[in-house]
Amino acid sequence: MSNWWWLSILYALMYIIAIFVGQRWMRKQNEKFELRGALVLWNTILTIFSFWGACRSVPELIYTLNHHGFVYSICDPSFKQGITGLWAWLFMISKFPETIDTLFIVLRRQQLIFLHWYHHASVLVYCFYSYAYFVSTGRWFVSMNYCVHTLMYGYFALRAARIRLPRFFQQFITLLQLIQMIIGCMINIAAYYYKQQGYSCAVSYTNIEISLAIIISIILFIVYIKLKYFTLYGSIPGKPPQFLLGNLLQTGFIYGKYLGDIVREFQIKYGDTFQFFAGPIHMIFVCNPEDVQHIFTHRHIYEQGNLEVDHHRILFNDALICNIGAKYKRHASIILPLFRRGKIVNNLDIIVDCTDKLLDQWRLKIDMDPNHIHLNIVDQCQNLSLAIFGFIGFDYDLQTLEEYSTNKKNKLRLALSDFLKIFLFTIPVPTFLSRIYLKISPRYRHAMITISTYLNQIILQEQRKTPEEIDERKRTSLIASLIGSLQQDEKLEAIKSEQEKKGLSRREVIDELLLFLVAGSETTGSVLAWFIYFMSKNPRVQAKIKAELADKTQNGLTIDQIDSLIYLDYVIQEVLRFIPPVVGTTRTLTADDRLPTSSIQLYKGDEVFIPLNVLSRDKRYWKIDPDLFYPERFQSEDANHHAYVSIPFGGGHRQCIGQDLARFELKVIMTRLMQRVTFGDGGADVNAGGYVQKMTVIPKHIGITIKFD
Ligand code: HEM
Repeated sequence: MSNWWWLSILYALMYIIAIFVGQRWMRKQNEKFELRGALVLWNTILTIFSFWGACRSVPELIYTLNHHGFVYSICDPSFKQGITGLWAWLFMISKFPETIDTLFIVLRRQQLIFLHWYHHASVLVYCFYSYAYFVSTGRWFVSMNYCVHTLMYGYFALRAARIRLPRFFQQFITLLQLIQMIIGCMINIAAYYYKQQGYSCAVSYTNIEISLAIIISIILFIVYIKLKYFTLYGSIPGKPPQFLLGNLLQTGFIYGKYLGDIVREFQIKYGDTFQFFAGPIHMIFVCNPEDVQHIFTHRHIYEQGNLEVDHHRILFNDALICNIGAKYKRHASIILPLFRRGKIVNNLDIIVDCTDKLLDQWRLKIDMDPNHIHLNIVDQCQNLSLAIFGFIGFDYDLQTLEEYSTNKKNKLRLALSDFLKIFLFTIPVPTFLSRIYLKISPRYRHAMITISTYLNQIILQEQRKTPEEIDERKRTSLIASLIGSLQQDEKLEAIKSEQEKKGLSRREVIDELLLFLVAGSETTGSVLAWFIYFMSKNPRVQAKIKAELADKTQNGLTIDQIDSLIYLDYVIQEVLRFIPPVVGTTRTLTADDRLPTSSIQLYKGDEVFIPLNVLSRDKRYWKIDPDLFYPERFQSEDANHHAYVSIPFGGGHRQCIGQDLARFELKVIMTRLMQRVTFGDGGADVNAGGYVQKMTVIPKHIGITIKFD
């Protein structure tokens, strides 16, 4: 026996691999297996087996305690003989079939927690190892485990048979399992002590150490993680979270379900304020506009969310979005002035030129195939928005629009796309793990090298200009302003207090540029893609935009003409209301506070999440059905809607700094597109809408026709 106990390690490894393979396979299946009858049967068999085992081993333990005492019970391996020996052997062997309950979990597509398989695998190996050396403490472990398993499998069998038992029964079994582990620890400590005292105890130090390590790790793991991260806080309603995954698996978020739908389901079930666990991240969702207004207008209590700060910091440590207090003010004083509308409107020609370039590419395609269905609209919109941002923000040609004609993916776009995927992945993961992941991920490293190369070229191009030129352009150009703000002596600035610091370090400038690349292009590109989608589905709206354009923009395109397009403003407002590209934003409390409308008490350090997409579709706050795409609502019944139900750019002191730029850019692009083309529905198969949750929300299926007018 002692020769082959290690085979259990092999089995444990195969068991773990089989779980992951099985789960993958099940995800591809259309249906899960019900297996209720088999589950009842299986648990009943294990209950009977455990009960029988308990009947055979517990009397021996009691007899030993009565006749030989406690020390003998843990130090003498005599229980390996006779009938108790057989049941000790069966106990070890039963660790194989016990793993079958994992099979049920996988086949029934139930949630499988780490602790479940960790416990099965570690206990299996430990039991084989202990049996091989027939350790004397086994007498206690075998007896206790048979007893607890009798109750546990009995409970599982009844539950599988849909026989309801009081909730405390489940808690009672959990408690018994914990007690069993605590007694297990005490037995080991006692065995260790008696060995030290010179008793001949048939258990090795190694065995005691392994056993203690397993038991303590399980206990600590359960208690600490569960209490700290995965328990509903206070009296705020919410779905009890699962271990490690919080509400992510239960709600289908992990499988790509749109967060907007999940939040709406929670709102119906739990009301306007509820808890949500994005993995270990605990948040309080606030869906009442009065409460949201309170949050956004009390900046001394509600500061930039820790979620934004911590997770963005992993990617761009020094950028504006991650800063609060004096550092935020230093960055904001340099950056914010450049995003005011007065500075932005100078870029009209750039936006028109880039849009025309895209239109030319579409024309070439249509010349070859007039009925061509365009399936890569999202990519094209992102490319257009990135190209425009390159010129406006950096005076740099990022050449993303060339992708279409050269048929080669733009390197920067690819790198940004990887970068964003990794960013999304890290959101529900604890920051220290995310950092480790980024350190070892070749994909991330590769993306960062490409992006940094671009950013350094952008900086270099700007630095080639004379100081006079940079000085001259500082008031109108974002990149010139950033370069102009570069600290002359970084080392000197680094030792100053934050209040005394002036300008930005090179690292800070690079992080800001990266933030702008991400925040400035993906968002606008998504809105544009949604606009095209809605136009393809609403010929009436499209015709009305065109009529307004024909009326107001006959001679070229000027700022005044753009400003006079009122109906187009409603359309943009409606696109942003119907599907705000950023699903929500967060704030962290710097002091205790009570929400005025829901009367929910919040505490310092709580993280609130404001779901922008839920507010803008809440039927209570709109007179015309909010699930209807209807731009005219802003001119009629819904003209006086609550100010905080449609806030696609967030609110308060940390609202989006790029909103004027985004609105202007979108309006000019849409004007130009509507002056030249009509979008048509490519058919139900390809133009079915739906949502993909990336950093922004983009249309899942978009397939349109384009006709030049
Ligand atoms: C349609 C396009 C856009 C949408 C829907 C959008 C939406 C948002 C939202 C919801 C926030 C969070 C606000 C809050 O917490 O209250 C935000 C923040 C931010 N956005 Fe935008 N955004 C857009 C375009 C842009 C553009 C073009 C830029 C330009 C670079 C930009 C830069 C930023 C920055 C830097 C922040 C962080 C502000 C801070 O932390 O103080 N965004 N955006």
